[in-house]
Amino acid sequence: MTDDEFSASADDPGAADETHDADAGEQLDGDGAAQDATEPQDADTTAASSGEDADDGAASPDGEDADAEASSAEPSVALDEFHDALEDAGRPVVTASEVGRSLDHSQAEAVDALDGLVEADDVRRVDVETDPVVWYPAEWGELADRERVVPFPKRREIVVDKPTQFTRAQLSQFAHLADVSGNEAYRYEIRKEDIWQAPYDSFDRLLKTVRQVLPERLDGLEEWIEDQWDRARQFRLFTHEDGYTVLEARSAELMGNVARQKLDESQLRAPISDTESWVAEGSEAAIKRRLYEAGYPVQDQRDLDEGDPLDISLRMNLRGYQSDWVTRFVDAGSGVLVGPPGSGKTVAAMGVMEAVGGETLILVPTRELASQWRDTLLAHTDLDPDQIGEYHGGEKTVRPVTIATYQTAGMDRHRQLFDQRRWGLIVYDEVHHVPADVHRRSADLQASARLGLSATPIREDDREKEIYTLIGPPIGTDWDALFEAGYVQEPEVEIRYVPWDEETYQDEYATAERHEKRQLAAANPQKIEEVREILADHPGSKALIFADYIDQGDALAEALTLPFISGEMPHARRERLFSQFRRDERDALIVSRVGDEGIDLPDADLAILASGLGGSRRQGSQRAGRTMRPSGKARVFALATRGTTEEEFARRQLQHLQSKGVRVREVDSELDDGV
Ligand SMILES: Nc1ncnc2c1ncn2[C@@H]1O[C@H](COP(=O)(O)OP(=O)(O)OP(=O)(O)O)[C@@H](O)[C@H]1O
Repeated sequence: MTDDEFSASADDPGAADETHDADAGEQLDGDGAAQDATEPQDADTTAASSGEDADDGAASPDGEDADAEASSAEPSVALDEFHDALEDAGRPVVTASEVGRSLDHSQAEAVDALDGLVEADDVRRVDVETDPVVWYPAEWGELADRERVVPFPKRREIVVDKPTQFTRAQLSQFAHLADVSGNEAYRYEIRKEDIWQAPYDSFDRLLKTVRQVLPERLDGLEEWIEDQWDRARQFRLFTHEDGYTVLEARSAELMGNVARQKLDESQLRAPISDTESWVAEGSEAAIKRRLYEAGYPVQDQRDLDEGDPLDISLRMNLRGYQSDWVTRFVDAGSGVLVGPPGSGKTVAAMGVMEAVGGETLILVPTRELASQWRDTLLAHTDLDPDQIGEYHGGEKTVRPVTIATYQTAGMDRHRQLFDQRRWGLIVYDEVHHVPADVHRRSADLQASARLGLSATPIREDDREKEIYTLIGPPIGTDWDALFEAGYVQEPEVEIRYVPWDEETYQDEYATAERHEKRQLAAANPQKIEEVREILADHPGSKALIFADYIDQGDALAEALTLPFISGEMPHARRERLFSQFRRDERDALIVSRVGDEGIDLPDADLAILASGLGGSRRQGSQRAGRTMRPSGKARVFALATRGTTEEEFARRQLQHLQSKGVRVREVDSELDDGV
């Protein structure tokens, strides 16, 4: 897919800014974005649009002739004039209104002229979805192999062409990937929440990363970032020496006009001073959530209950960045550890257990992961087996270290799990999966240190607020060390578009209901041949084939004579197949959703997502993550049936993966016989 296939919405950036400014008005105060030199000034935009008005209706004699002439003749802007416009803008990519301003054309004329240059194949355009199209010289698009960072400060967005994995990791510290067009232009947005949860212990360190990424100093943007950084430090909770919790505000106004307006007497017992209030016991989580919603995240600096002592020592040397994680966590008291799959979060969590030294409750999404944790704890710490309990459908033993599934922990009849022992530490593994009831129930355990583990940044809509208020912001990751240490391999991810097997399927798809469409597209039989082709192209690889629909999994299993591991398979047989896979007695398995959550298949270096693309975006990253073990170049193939909703799902889902530093390619199946 070339850039030009994108339907460009060549709306004028100025216009976009105007709408944006309207939004900005509703944004938090202090959000006014300084007028930015690199953005078309409103005045120009107005001029450009009035230019358009003049062309559209008024009988301005030269307007119509000029348009007619412009559209039929050679591009009315020569390539070197376009280069002049780039020089004026001081950037390798420009919007149509910038070209118009530089060459004294209206924005509409500039778009016509640029389209002419695109037809002459001298200029490329890239559409970053809701944003205006940006244009750049074709020879640059082909030749430049180094990344280009193009900030749009007024919109607080950054377009990066061909970003390196490290740049993407840096950007994920203070921005989030909004979309990707083609394989090249990544568009990042910087929201207030991104700054609130930027994992830095000082503003200067955050600013250092921002300045490392951006090609120039942008004062307006930096001021806005500093405003948001400060905003997340206006309130804090701390423990008074007499043992009760105090809410402190940076100023009397904030306490009076915000906290005492937003919170009621069941939360704030009584004022202590103009800037301090006595907090009602057990209302800390509610206060944090309420003030977060009001745009004021609260720093939780309360003393934590160590819980009953747990004597545990880790029999592994932590890597530098893991020790850094442990130190930062102990300083912060709680927080989320975000690191790529296979980067050593679980081992770091055992390091935290040793540092905290308190009885520990570990919450995980599946029973498999529970037994994984038990094996890992027994292998790498000095815990005795009878010090470790598991609490889920299979067994219910509570010990100084207890591993429970979210599902069981969320059940009313098992609520005693949380207060049966004085936990010093609660670990939420795959933290983005914390269900609301576990969240609510364990939110009252605010006195224990809380550690979230996640392989992907927490960006999903309201998950952010829940996890921020339950556990806290992400802990800083020393990305330099992580990448230098080479513990993160960048897998190649390829979306392979597969044609329909036969026209009959295509017709069936066309007339099917919506949910049936997804299943038909996912289970397109042509994919079986595609999987066979990919396996044949990678002899000797350890392969995981993910199939979400049982009958597709069965069809693949039959066609490829491979076992299909689904929820219906007994645990014992599942474990046996997994360990045969680990011992290299098997080099390929077909798995359904069970293979998603953290099942540690250390050396799978080939993943084929045969279906299930319609699932959550995060699922895609988990699946690809299964092959992101530090074991050479991992390959991931996502199969999507051409011309169906799967195409869209595939692209959106893998964008999520890109935000973790993975490059995605899009190709058509070689088997494509153009049904
Ligand atoms: N400090 C270390 N020394 C030796 N091996 C390590 C260390 N840290 C991690 N590993 C190994 O690297 C692999 C991945 O570690 P771990 O399971 O902690 O990663 P993870 O980030 O939790 O992975 P996932 O996100 O998939 O759960 C494991 O085999 C683990 O034993």
